[in-house]
Amino acid sequence: MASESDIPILDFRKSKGVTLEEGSERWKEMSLKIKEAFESHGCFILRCDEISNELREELFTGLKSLFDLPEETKKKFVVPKPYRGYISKSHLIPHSETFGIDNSPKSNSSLQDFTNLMWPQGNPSFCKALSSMTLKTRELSLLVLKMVVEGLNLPQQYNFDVEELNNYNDTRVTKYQLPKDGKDSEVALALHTDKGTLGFICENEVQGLQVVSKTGNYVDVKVPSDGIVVIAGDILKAWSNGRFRAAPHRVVIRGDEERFVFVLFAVPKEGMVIKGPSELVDDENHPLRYRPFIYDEFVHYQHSTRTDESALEKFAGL
Ligand SMILES: O=C(O)CCC(=O)C(=O)O
Ligand SMILES: [Fe+2]
Repeated sequence: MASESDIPILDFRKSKGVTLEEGSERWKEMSLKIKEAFESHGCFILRCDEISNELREELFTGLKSLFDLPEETKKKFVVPKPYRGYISKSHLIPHSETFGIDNSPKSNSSLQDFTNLMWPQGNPSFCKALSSMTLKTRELSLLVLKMVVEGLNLPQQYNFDVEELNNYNDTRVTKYQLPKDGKDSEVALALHTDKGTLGFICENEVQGLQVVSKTGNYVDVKVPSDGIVVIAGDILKAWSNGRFRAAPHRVVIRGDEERFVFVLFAVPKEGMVIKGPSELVDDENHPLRYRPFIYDEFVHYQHSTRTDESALEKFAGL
């Protein structure tokens, strides 16, 4: 029997004969599984062919050399937005260094600008790997969101809504330090929920992600080498009128191998009012949980008040 510590693994691999043509029976079955995973766990593990071993290798080789660059070079990457740019040794993330890169909706030019800033002589293979990861996860994100519409049995018109929820994407790359002072393990990223719509986490086979189950237990997420973790954020939770969980998660580092991750956050269109489908609201079982709100105002609230626990409930809860 499946227990709450079994994070569902959903297999999208064409190489294993999985075909997910929009509207087909298999598409509908998978959509239901995604819905159930977001309801019970707020996350799932996705296996797919799109992110090949070669691509992962190029990406993680590039990431290692990125974080090996001199501190003065890394510090050149400044972005005047919350949680973006190069962040290192901050009180929020004392055990990791991270780059938060903003991508404009329709181009990958900011990834190119980022690579050129870090390597003025260029680093085309890294730029290609980073762009390819971003593009592929962004496509997977739209696919997952369309399946959410199907899984929740909503009219097709909501496909426009989810496109807006997936309008913009932020790429984050992080290197976690090894536990210090002889400790066996260390919390390297504190417990939080992601503030956007969806997060796609791709790691270099060094495990460390933990999610909090419905009953409040920490569960280690064991990711297969070709797996990506898909986590619902606060926006998807609000849009689904609280039917989905935004899985609280943290990172615990153990052992002697460094963890590198690539994360793509899908975030709503600027100025989008987050107001879920009326079909998901009924007075008896599912009363309206959140007032309509603007995503950017939520992020601003969260960042300026440094509220993490229950930020969504405090900001928009009814
Ligand atoms: O390293 C990970 O697995 C998680 C990263 C994460 O949760 C984040 O960047 O928001
Ligand atoms: Fe996160």
